[in-house]
Amino acid sequence: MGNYISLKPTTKLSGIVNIPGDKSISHRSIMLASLADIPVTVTNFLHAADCWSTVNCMRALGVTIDQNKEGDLTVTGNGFYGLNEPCDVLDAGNSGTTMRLLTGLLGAQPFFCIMTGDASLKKRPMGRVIAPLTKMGLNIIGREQSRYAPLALTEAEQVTGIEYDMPVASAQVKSAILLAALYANSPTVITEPMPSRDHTERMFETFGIPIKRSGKSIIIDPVGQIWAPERINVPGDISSAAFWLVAATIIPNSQLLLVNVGINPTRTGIIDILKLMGADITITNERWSGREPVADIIVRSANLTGITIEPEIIPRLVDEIPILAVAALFAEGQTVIKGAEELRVKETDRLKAITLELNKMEAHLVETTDGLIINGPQKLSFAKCISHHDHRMAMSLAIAGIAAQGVELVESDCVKISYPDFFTVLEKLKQD
Ligand SMILES: O=C(O)C1=C[C@@H](OP(=O)(O)O)[C@@H](O)[C@H](O)C1
Ligand SMILES: C=C(OP(=O)(O)O)C(=O)O
Repeated sequence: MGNYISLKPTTKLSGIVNIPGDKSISHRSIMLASLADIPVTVTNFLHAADCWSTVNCMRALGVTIDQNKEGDLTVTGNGFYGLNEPCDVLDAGNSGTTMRLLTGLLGAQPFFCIMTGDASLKKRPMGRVIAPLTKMGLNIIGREQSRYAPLALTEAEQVTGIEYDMPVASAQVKSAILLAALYANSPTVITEPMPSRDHTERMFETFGIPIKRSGKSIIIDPVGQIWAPERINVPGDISSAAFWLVAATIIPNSQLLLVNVGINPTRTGIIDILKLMGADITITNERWSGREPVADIIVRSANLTGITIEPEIIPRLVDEIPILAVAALFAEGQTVIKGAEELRVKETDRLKAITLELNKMEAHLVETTDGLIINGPQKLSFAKCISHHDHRMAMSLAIAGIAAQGVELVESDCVKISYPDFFTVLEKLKQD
């Protein structure tokens, strides 16, 4: 497959999209199931490169993970203390979630291991997990004074609980601490500045691990054992659905039914903001997938108005900002995104990259230190854009292109990180 794609503009999108499994929940289901003493079958697992990085790391730790012909994974671990020292370096690929969560889990194990990742992951900050985990007694060192991967983890003499006030709202940091806290000798209290996605907490409860919540704090007691379910069903990923929510909104005469979308309130910032901008989004058929709420969503084209997005909501839509920037280009009036500096330490600096690439389409985005300013509506032209090897960039640029004058997208195959079928689905939904 060539690593670029040429997309023509489209006049209308319509159809039904089955939203692929949630990336965050897929990672967590494999990690927790790996600690069980019964086989756990994970259904609707996200078959994408990031989640396979987690599967391959867990396999290297002695966990058996088999796939049936429906694509379900059965995870057979060796119990709560059953992970084995890996024979080789663990490779987290492009996945920040794999590396940060496993640093917490594996740092608490009685063995040595090394974790690395691709060029992008080796540039992402790891000090944010190493700092609290070191306070817990874990021995972790990394490149450049323990700021970056590769990371080397050696056996901790003792894992102790901590009280930790998180300097940034990050579900990955919170989850790394929570995983290490399972193996500690005393309780851990984590306080978040703003609520980040709570899939780890919900998944812990699914595995019989009690979590207490008190205001902005989470309290967890060490456990010696977990009670695994036989089956976990992963809901669809709202971060993947976000591309269709925006596409159907900005492309006239469109209507899409998005089936099986996770609507955990720590993730639905994109729906709240699009609705405030004037989007026509209807949530139907609300139901539960384990402890995660799920719904089907109908989205129809609508005229959008610019909005100010305040820092408080950013953790609830952190991965959706590139596609929100595209929506803002089609909105009437000014959109201001504030408090989004975390985007600078994702797969690429997403504030810089989205500004650079959309401006190649003759858009005019203004990059600020912590966000973006976009005056809409703007007329975009055809351009050759680059994804910066960032899956969310690639999908956002693709939607901008089909809604405007087309795009030639270089390094498009990075969509395999979170949504391998993205371009196939896109072609099916186009109605011209
Ligand atoms: O915990 C998770 O699964 C994730 C948390 C977020 O990162 P941070 O924890 O760095 O905010 C998000 O951007 C990432 O895509 C997935
Ligand atoms: C930032 C992302 O993921 P990760 O941190 O797991 O690489 C993402 O999926 O947008």
